[in-house]
Amino acid sequence: MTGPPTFLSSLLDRYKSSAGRSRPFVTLTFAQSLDAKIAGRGGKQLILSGRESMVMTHWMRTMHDGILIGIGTALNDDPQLNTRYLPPRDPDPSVNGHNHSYNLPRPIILDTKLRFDPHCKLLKNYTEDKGRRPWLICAEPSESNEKKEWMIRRNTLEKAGARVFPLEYDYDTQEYLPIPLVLQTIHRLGILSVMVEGGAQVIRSFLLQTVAQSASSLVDTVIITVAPIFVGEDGVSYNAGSGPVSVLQTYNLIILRRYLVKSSALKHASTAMFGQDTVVGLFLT
Ligand SMILES: NC(=O)C1=CN([C@@H]2O[C@H](COP(=O)(O)OP(=O)(O)OC[C@H]3O[C@@H](n4cnc5c(N)ncnc54)[C@H](O)[C@@H]3O)[C@@H](O)[C@H]2O)C=CC1
Ligand SMILES: Nc1nc(O)c(N)c(N[C@@H]2O[C@H](COP(=O)(O)O)[C@@H](O)[C@H]2O)n1
Repeated sequence: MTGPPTFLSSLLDRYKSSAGRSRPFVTLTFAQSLDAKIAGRGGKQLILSGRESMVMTHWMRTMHDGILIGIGTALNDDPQLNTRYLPPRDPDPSVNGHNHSYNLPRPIILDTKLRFDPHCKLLKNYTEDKGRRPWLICAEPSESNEKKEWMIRRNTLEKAGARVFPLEYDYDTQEYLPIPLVLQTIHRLGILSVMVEGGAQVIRSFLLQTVAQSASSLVDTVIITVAPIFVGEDGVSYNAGSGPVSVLQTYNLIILRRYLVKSSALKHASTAMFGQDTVVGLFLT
């Protein structure tokens, strides 16, 4: 295959005209088992996708300007978020301004408290010119004792190659960054399309935004790879709590399920088989 599968172009080609928008196009995507688990017991990383759907995911990566994950995934999986499963192609340095044959998405990490690992693969790949510089979206603490340590971590990470973007909002002890502000910020920085790859808490946050902002959802497309395996009840699910799920969040999740089912906000666009996996593409209206 020399280009993206038609399944993806039919879902994502509309992202090419982005005039007049104030946030990037957002594709929410992940791989799950038949029993809706995205990781194993205690968050153990699972390779759920078979080879064919993994290649499809790498095509999807090259079709976006940015790829966003939460710090939980960054620390747990130490991912590369690159396009290494795509077939070889002649490199054309003039296309991307660097020596890669395919467009590499910019890694963007939601890292509220700057816990990113300065020795991770994303930074190693960047320093070896095999990946784009990772961006860390975070909050700046207001307390002066916390600020000193935060500045040290920021310097360490910047020296290691990361770019740090503290969001301007009323940060107290809140762990979650406001998604609309994250999207506006990266859009201003030139990200016109972003693929959100997880993990559990980030997927949940983006889905919950569709309830909070029902009139104008913050997700455009949902692409879910379903692998023909059962993980079992001790696996990690995005619709239950692997993180600090408050009573309010649990309540919101119940509303979310009702909203998605009853309002038909999710419109089926297409389904395709990649190897043994079923990949479902949905639009959010
Ligand atoms: N099967 C799949 O496709 C994927 C599976 N995973 C799995 O997911 C697990 C990691 O998931 P989690 O622990 O839930 O971590 P996560 O990757 O969802 O990160 C959550 C953390 O991100 C930060 N954050 C900042 N703003 C946030 C916001 N608005 N909403 C949510 N988080 C925000 C917080 O510090 C929060 O604790 C791992 O086991 C990984 O293997 C991760 C990605 C894809
Ligand atoms: N599409 C897909 N299928 C799976 O089975 C997965 N476990 C994931 N996980 C996501 O991909 C990241 C790893 O990327 P690299 O292989 O290191 O490039 C992982 O962190 C998850 O975001 N995705």
